Amino acid sequence: MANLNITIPALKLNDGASIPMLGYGVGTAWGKKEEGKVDQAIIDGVKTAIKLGYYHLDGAESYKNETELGRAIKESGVDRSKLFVTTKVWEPTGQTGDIERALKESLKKLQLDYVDLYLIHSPFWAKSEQDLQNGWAEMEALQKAGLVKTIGVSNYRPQDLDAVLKTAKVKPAVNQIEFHPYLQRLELLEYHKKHGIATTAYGPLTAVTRAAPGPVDDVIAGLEKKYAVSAGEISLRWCIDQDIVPITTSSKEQRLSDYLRALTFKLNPAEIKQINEAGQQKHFRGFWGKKFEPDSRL
Ligand SMILES: NC(=O)C1=CN([C@@H]2O[C@H](COP(=O)(O)OP(=O)(O)OC[C@H]3O[C@@H](n4cnc5c(N)ncnc54)[C@H](OP(=O)(O)O)[C@@H]3O)[C@@H](O)[C@H]2O)C=CC1
Ligand SMILES: O=CCc1c[nH]c2ccccc12
Repeated sequence: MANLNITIPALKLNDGASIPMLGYGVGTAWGKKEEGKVDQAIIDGVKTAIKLGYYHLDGAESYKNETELGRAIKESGVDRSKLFVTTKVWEPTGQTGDIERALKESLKKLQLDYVDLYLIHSPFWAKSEQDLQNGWAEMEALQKAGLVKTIGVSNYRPQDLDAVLKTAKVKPAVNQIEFHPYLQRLELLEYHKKHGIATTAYGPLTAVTRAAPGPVDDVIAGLEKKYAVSAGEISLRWCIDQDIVPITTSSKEQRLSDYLRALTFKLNPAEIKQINEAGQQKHFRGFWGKKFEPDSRL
């Protein structure tokens, strides 16, 4: 197993905080159907990731494993201040106080007194623009109270962000979205850039895993050879070189260790363009498909 002893570089956010440029997700590999009993395999998996240097941990209320994430953090022995912990509120009802209650419950399970990043998991619970605006106002209050350092959203489209920005006192710092060569979100990325919103990317390996085979395969194979890394590492680097923070995961230590090689090389602009052009020949969305209809590319 590679022991690269790498410190993951960070991206500056619009509120002055810094987010590590590679995250470890506890949703897809480790999500549970019910909170139920504590699963030691999840605790061990997260501790392995932390041991390898993954200090950016991406959790959520809906993954039903914040207790395990919290125990892994505690047992890792890593100083809290060195970790970047994200969690997400699932579907608020629109009632004032809902998000605060969810956050307090999350903090209890995580055994933390703050999270670095708190996200609204999706816009799809909201019945109106006003719901989105009220939800965001609650997030602002939680930041002001010091319970969260940075506030953001996930799966928001330009129209959702428009609604939020109409009344926001604090702009979202982050929008966590599905992003990979077969879902490039050009309009949304332009919007993020214009408003100083950082993009974090879930599903970054999609083109070389769940959506393979496809038109990027040959380009990626050439780059694998050139940089002596795997297709996964090219996929992660393709995000990082566009200032997009990939959130990956694996239940396997070897893969997690290998992914760190994504921090040891850089793609040049022509190589990024080659992946972009090949990727645009196919469309694939792995998550939330129906919710994004009628325009799944948004
Ligand atoms: N905000 C949101 O709505 C969403 C957020 N997320 C967050 O993002 C995180 C990462 O998302 P995810 O889509 O899993 O990210 P990735 O695209 O990085 O995929 C990681 C998954 O791919 C598998 N994998 C890795 N290498 C290979 C390979 N060579 N062949 C086959 N399978 C492989 C891993 O399985 P293995 O364990 O076998 O290595 C793992 O399950 C989640 O855990 C969650 O925290 C995810 C989805 C939605
Ligand atoms: O965040 C990703 C999608 C998602 C929403 N809820 C769950 C629960 C368990 C795994 C993934 C997800």
